[in-house]
Amino acid sequence: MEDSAWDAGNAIIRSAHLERRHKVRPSRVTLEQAQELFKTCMPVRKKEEKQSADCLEQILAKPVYAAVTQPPFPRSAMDGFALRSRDICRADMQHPVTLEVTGCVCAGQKTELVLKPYQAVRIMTGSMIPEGADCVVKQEDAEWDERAVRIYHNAKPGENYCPAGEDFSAGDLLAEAGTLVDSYLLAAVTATGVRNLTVYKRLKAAVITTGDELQNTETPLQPGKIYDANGIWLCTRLREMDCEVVRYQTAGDDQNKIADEIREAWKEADLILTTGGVSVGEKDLLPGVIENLTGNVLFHGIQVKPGMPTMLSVVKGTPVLSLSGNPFAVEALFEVLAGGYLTDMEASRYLQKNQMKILKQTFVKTGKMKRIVKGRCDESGVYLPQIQKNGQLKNGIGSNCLVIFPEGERTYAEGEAVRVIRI
Ligand SMILES: Nc1nc2c(c(=O)[nH]1)N[C@H]1C(S)=C(S)[C@@H](COP(=O)(O)OP(=O)(O)OC[C@H]3O[C@@H](n4cnc5c(N)ncnc54)[C@H](O)[C@@H]3O)O[C@H]1N2
Ligand code: MOO
Repeated sequence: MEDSAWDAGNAIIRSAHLERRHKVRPSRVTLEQAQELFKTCMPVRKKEEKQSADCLEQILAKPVYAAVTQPPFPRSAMDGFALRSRDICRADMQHPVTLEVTGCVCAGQKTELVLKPYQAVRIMTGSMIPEGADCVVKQEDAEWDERAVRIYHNAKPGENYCPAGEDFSAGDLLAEAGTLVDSYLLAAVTATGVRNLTVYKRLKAAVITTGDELQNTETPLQPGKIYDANGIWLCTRLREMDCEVVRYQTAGDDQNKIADEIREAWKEADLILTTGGVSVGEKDLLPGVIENLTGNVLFHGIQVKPGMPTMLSVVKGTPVLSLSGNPFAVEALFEVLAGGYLTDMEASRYLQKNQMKILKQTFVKTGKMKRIVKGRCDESGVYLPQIQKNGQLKNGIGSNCLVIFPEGERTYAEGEAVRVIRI
């Protein structure tokens, strides 16, 4: 981690300790400071070179250049006859032109035939076009036997003729670093003869959900309990963002168990995510656990709703992002902190650009703090679910963006431009 981030983090912690001693509420960082601190404590992404088919869904760390020209030779787009267009320029249904057939070429064959005036070569789709021919007449416009062909169509130069390099030439840039490796990219790079790709190594993440109320779905719901929605969300969202989830555990409200889980996660994870237990209640154990593990707290508290009590620490060199328990606090803060970092290097699909969108309805923003809400946007603007509570999950179904409203209470009118982050 860079010194500046440590200094910034330590300054925040010092002031937080002072404030606590004087029984004043500790200062919270701004959302922008939290984003910066998160990025600086994350490891530099490592690269790996491996067989292209094994790189699916990873992100290119090096550009890919074509090794061979595609198609490598001029080829026919139709089954028919390769010929010289000037020989048949007056041909039509009433006045066919007869040419001598000098041979036949099928796909996969090399031909050394050279066409002379008023000659044609029988040719199949994908075959090498003989020298001298500048077009192919499809067989539906011809009548033929082994020695001669009657052409009923005045094909133009280049008709059904795919020149060498029509797709790409050796040395052409096929894909920039930052492109997501998908099946289309794999088809194109394989056609160039490229066998290996260099991609960013998948980041290894561990997820620890906390809270005695959590239960898995294997048993019927017990009184006072809820199912662990945050765990599945984090695990699947991490996978969507090209991370490997190396560990996922629920640790209850047991200080020792949470600490043990963090110790286990250290062994393999580049990033540890915890949920719940970061606020001020009796069972909000994460700050104490991190202190006992002698972790460095970079911030505890962000000037934003939801996710105000979010905490970031570094324990034995591994960043631990402790998200507050409310599902939407988990989702929103993960997206704006980790999501931005994880998708930074991916140029196309996840690009987390701030966009301005037109609000399609009135929104009454209460509270002084910056506010993040779920939304669904399209070309015309952004729509917001009617009810936005931090514990709600149903309104997340079908949402595709977050809308960030600045500090201050005010009513936003339909038609106003608002800041949107695509997710
Ligand atoms: N007296 C105060 N109380 C609270 C404050 C405060 O400033 N003073 N802050 C509130 C805010 S804001 C938030 S946010 C919450 C955050 O608390 P925690 O991060 O400690 O989270 P929990 O209390 O553990 O859980 C909050 C909520 O979310 C549910 N939850 C937790 N884990 C999961 C999960 N894995 N899946 C689904 N739902 C989960 C949990 O049951 C709670 O309902 O504190 C306020 N309190
Ligand atoms: O910060 Mo809490 O997530 O507002 O509800």
